[in-house]
Amino acid sequence: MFDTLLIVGGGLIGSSIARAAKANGACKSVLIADGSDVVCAKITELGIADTVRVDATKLAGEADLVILCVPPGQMGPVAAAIIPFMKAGAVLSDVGSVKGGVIKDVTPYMRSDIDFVPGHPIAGTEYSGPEAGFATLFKDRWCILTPDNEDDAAAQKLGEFWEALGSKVAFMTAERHDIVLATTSHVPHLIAYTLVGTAVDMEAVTQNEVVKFSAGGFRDFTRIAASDPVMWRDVFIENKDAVLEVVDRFIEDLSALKRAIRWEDGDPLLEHFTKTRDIRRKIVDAGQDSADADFGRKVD
Ligand SMILES: NC(=O)c1ccc[n+]([C@@H]2O[C@H](COP(=O)([O-])OP(=O)(O)OC[C@H]3O[C@@H](n4cnc5c(N)ncnc54)[C@H](O)[C@@H]3O)[C@@H](O)[C@H]2O)c1
Ligand SMILES: O=C(O)C(=O)C[C@]1(C(=O)O)C=C[C@@H](O)C=C1
Repeated sequence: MFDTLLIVGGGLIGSSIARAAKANGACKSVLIADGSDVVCAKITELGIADTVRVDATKLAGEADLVILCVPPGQMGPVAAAIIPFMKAGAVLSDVGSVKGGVIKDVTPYMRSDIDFVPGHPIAGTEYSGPEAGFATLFKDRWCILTPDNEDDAAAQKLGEFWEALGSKVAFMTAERHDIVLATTSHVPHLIAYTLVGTAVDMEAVTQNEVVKFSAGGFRDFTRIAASDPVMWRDVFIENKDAVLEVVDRFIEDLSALKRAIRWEDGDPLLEHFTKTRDIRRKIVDAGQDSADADFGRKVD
């Protein structure tokens, strides 16, 4: 498939790709570059890469596949730095949670003898850094690829790489990806960040009481709201248009529920909650989640 893989950014996602690629024999050697020497030292200690360096430009020329696993706002600057050093015929990809913004940031630096196939594994946790990664993170999870042309050899080859890591692969346009993920991932994170902030700020409830009496539902929100601040700042800014569109609809729907509660109008509430329970059941039936809170979590 790809002989040499270079991962730039060896945190949760980058280190998980390294582990999964090695565990599944998806490439012959794995190189990791990370801008932080502390992260590089940790990756070396964990023994998950054949070569580890701070400077990605020193490794870029050796790789057949380069995957950018840095925060969304760093994709452009990292692409600008490494593309001039990449091998002709190599494939460049990324794992950014936003596609349109990342493509816009990377495209100005592209070369005609390199293929850019943007990607996004729909798998992750609220933890960051190389210690948080694990080899089975992508197993049975979707990986969405948004190339210009899904029939291109590079796009097909990258799809096979993700399948070797255990993922199911889907192709779509970047625009479609961004509105879908705004709905299923970005706005849910925004709501969690808002709700946890509101609970902590509530005058009548001290922070200790929030922690002490936290119910299961609220605890689920705190897990999401513990996600990496840098990554999520970048996600909201890079996917601004789609996020704002979904937020507008959310506010309308929230207002409708608020009105039903104010007027003690039970029917629309019942109808709404029945509809949302059906969606949860469909997700569980499709094997995308389970009642087990540890489903898809780190086990190694
Ligand atoms: N966390 C998730 O659940 C998740 C899921 C799917 C995709 N993603 C995407 O994956 C990417 C990485 O997220 P993560 O959760 O692995 O983050 P992370 O914080 O765990 O890792 C990012 C790593 O990139 C390094 N880095 C930052 N800027 C750099 C630069 N300019 N040059 C070199 N290294 C640099 C950091 O030192 C860090 O080790 C993001 O683009 C994110 O949108 C995240
Ligand atoms: O499971 C989680 O903790 C996640 O937030 C993972 C999650 C998601 O929203 O599902 C977060 C961001 C990604 O880009 C992909 C996956």
